[in-house]
Amino acid sequence: IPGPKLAGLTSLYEIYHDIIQPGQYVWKIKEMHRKYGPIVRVAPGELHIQDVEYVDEIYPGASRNREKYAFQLRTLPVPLSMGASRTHELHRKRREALNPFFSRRSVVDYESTIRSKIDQLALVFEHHKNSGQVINLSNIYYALANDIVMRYSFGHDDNLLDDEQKAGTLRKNISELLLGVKVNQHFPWIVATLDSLPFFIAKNIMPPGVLDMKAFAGKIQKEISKVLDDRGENSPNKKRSIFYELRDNPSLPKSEKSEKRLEDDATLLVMAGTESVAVAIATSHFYLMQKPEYMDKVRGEIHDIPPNASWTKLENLSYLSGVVLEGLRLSFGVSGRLARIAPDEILHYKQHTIPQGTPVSSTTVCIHTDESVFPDPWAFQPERWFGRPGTERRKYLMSFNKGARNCIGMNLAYAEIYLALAATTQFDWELYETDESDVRFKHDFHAAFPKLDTKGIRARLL
Ligand code: HEM
Repeated sequence: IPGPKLAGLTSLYEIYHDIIQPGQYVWKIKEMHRKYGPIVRVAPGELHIQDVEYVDEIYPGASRNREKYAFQLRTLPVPLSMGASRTHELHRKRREALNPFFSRRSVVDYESTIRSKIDQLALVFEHHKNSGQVINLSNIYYALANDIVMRYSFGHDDNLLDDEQKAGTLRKNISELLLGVKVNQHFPWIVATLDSLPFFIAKNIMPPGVLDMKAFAGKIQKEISKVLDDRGENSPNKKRSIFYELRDNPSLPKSEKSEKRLEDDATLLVMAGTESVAVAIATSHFYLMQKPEYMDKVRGEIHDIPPNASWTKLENLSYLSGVVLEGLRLSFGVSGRLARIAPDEILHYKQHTIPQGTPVSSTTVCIHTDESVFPDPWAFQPERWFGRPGTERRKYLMSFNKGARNCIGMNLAYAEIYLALAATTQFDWELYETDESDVRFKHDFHAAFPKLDTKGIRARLL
């Protein structure tokens, strides 16, 4: 398999491009594809394929066995969660238990709760309009998404939307945690060693992100113990919140309902359901402010339908849908390599035979910037999603990944993004000390980061 000799020999190559040059290996891989072709060896035991038509082979449906790659799982500090299940079978069992909560039907049923948070968001905007204060949209959308996923999971939220400053601190903490993801992937013993020290010593030398993760895990731990201790038949919101249902699910064995297992799933849900949703909304909103002609088009579409239209009605609006999809495409979702292993299948790519057990990955940046599918890929062009070509292009949107282990929260995320943008476009905005460099993907810390010294997307309401 082609590729630089050094990358095939030692992981130092990747370490250099991902740690010394922070989060730069995805770009290097893109360059390697230009030089060596669509399949390259990116690490001694791992291949990367840049071919939009091969994605479904790497990430097929549930009938074909795919495992996750232990090296990649180090990016998830929740080893007992569904997302971190290494084998196909274990993942299937866990996913089956959670799937019903995330169906399109379940999200539609949940829409009134999402809407109540969107109404609160509109009040926050009103408040800023009256005060003339600059608003940090990255923080506000973080708060919105966090409140919604907390309610979805536990039946209540922390009302972060009312505390922009706290939302900003939490967002910063999660970003700091992500900045350490690559170090943890290559040198897991560093965190393990720190973890083994008494806390009063470790807290002085732990990187801030790790301490914050501990605080966050402590909070989730409390939520789960509340669920496990609450045996009241009429617990409020019991029907709608996931962890009460999992606790009472008779088809799950006891080991699958242990406190630690539920904690890891809850941590994953809240983490996964916050930052990516917030970034997708903020990215679309940024481009709407930067290109007011699209803001006017979306406003016009919304003006022509009855007020407070539902998510499923909003999905029929062409410009709004184009804006949502472009925001997802250019925010790149999980930007790191999402490798899969076919443990009992030999894969074939062109003239190459890929032995069973080989991790093979793809990355959103390679697919979303492939000019054969997305011409002028860095331009925000909602029209590229229009008509038949737009419908065909949808299969190349990798934001939620593909196959049996794709994003379980996709429907919830779409509902949030559509409803939030429909509300946002009802206001008049002006960017404040923010330009494309505050949005554009520059560093991969498994999540896509723009320039490291960004202050977030800031704007004023007129
Ligand atoms: C725009 C928003 C979102 C994006 C771009 C996104 C992206 C992704 C991607 C790419 C994966 C697959 C990771 C892999 O292959 O290893 C994933 C998995 C997952 N996502 Fe999302 N996600 C979003 C929103 C959400 C929401 C709202 C939730 C929950 C409330 C959620 C929960 C999860 C979970 C639990 C998994 C693991 C699924 C499994 O292992 O079966 N995500 N997400």
